[in-house]
Amino acid sequence: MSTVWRTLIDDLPPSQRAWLAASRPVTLHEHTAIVAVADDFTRNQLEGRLRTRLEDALGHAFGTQVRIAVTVDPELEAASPHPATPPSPVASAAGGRDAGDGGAPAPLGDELDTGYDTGSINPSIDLSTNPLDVPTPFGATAPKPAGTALETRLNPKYVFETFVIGSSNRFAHAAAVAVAEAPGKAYNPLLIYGDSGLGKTHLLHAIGHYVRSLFNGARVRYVSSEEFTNEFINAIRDDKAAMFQRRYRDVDVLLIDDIQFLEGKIQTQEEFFHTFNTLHNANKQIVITSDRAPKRLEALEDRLRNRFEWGLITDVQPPDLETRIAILRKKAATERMTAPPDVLEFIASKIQTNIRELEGALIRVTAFASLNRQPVDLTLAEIVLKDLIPEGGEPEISAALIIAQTAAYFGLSIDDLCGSSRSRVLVTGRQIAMYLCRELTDLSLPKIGQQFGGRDHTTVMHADKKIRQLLAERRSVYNQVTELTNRIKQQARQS
Ligand SMILES: Nc1ncnc2c1ncn2[C@@H]1O[C@H](COP(=O)(O)OP(=O)(O)OP(=O)(O)O)[C@@H](O)[C@H]1O
Repeated sequence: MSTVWRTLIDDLPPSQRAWLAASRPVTLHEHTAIVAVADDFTRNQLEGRLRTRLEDALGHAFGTQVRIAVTVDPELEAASPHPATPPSPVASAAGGRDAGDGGAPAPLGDELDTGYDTGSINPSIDLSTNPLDVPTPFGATAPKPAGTALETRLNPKYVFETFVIGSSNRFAHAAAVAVAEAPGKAYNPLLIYGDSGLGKTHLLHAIGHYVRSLFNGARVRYVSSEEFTNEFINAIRDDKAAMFQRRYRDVDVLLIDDIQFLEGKIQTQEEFFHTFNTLHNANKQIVITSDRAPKRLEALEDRLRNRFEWGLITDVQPPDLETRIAILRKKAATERMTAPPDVLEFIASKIQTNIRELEGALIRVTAFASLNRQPVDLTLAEIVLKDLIPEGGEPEISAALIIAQTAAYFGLSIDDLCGSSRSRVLVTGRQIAMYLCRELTDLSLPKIGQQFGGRDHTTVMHADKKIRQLLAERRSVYNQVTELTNRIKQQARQS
């Protein structure tokens, strides 16, 4: 019970975790878990807004319905860290739990001082001033943040709370938190680079969410470089350049993903150069991701690459085994997928580089179990992963191959699959092909959309989500996806 309770608390968002840091599970009797807390105030918190979440999580962990009964134990008082008001998100998000060493989170300044070559790093950020000149969220009458999550185009799942920290990403995470807490002040620009599927986009969105939670009214915009390019081309075509410029220059934080796509695009680079200068001159924060270090972005203009070096450059590396296990544990908890520790360890040991693939494997394993009404165990995981990871390494897979194989599998033409018809078979086939592109290639969402007749990246996101869900609900879809994956991999190995 103690271990389960600890894990459960660790999985809570930092603001809620602080309330329960000094709580103590007393016993689990029948379907009731008795938990001791330091005072009435904490008990009210636990019995109020935290109850459902905790009961659900306990139910999930023990595989049965569990109710929480709270008792007050004043002896816990001394250990209780909470003040009379809820903890500030400034302190709590910076203290995300570390999967790597499992120890207490280091303060932000320590995180930044980790022996890396930090160049112009300045870890002492003055948090007492408000860099955006907008009201703080802590006042009772704080106005609503500018723009909904939809307008800022942030994925609600990509927040700091769901990001697992390990030695492979500790520095990038700390830098991301630092710029979110002091936009335009800490490091400008911040550039995060690394291979596909290592959490760069996740960190970018997390910065956006955190800025919006700290500074009401902050204008945050996320865009992939491909979309930036397309919008720019359309704006020129439609004579709407001024509108385009306003959209990207009238912001407090610009988050721009996959900058490598600007390579070779001279006019868009020119436009981005001016956007960058305008924002930087006005002390507005720019955060950039790339699949390579800037000096390896050879087809990018020197003046842009130079500017990227004005701020802080940091990389993300493939996670070590411990971090991979922690990511799977967190994913299983948030998505309510039950999988015992040995299965999580097995998956983490088999998939070593790409976190997207790691998550994909967990989804397949739990879906297979749910369809067959079997428990998730090692034997089952071995069967599913054997299909997923063939002997002799991964072949290179292209979107064209996935589209061709999916079309043939469903007896459709490639034009049908990429066209606009919305008949049922077509929509499912198309969504499966998009899901497989996401899973089996390194292509970004907009790039996948392009392969399917120029669809928007949100359509691909929707397809990905839909198929993940159907995998666990419909055997036919699970079988189709598994069989198609095998065919595609076989074909790729032969070519
Ligand atoms: N440290 C982490 N903790 C939890 N989840 C993570 C972590 N790193 C990555 N992920 C998850 O892995 C998946 C892939 O991450 P993300 O899309 O951010 O990668 P990326 O580096 O931007 O890849 P690409 O360059 O292909 O876009 C996402 O679902 C993300 O939430």
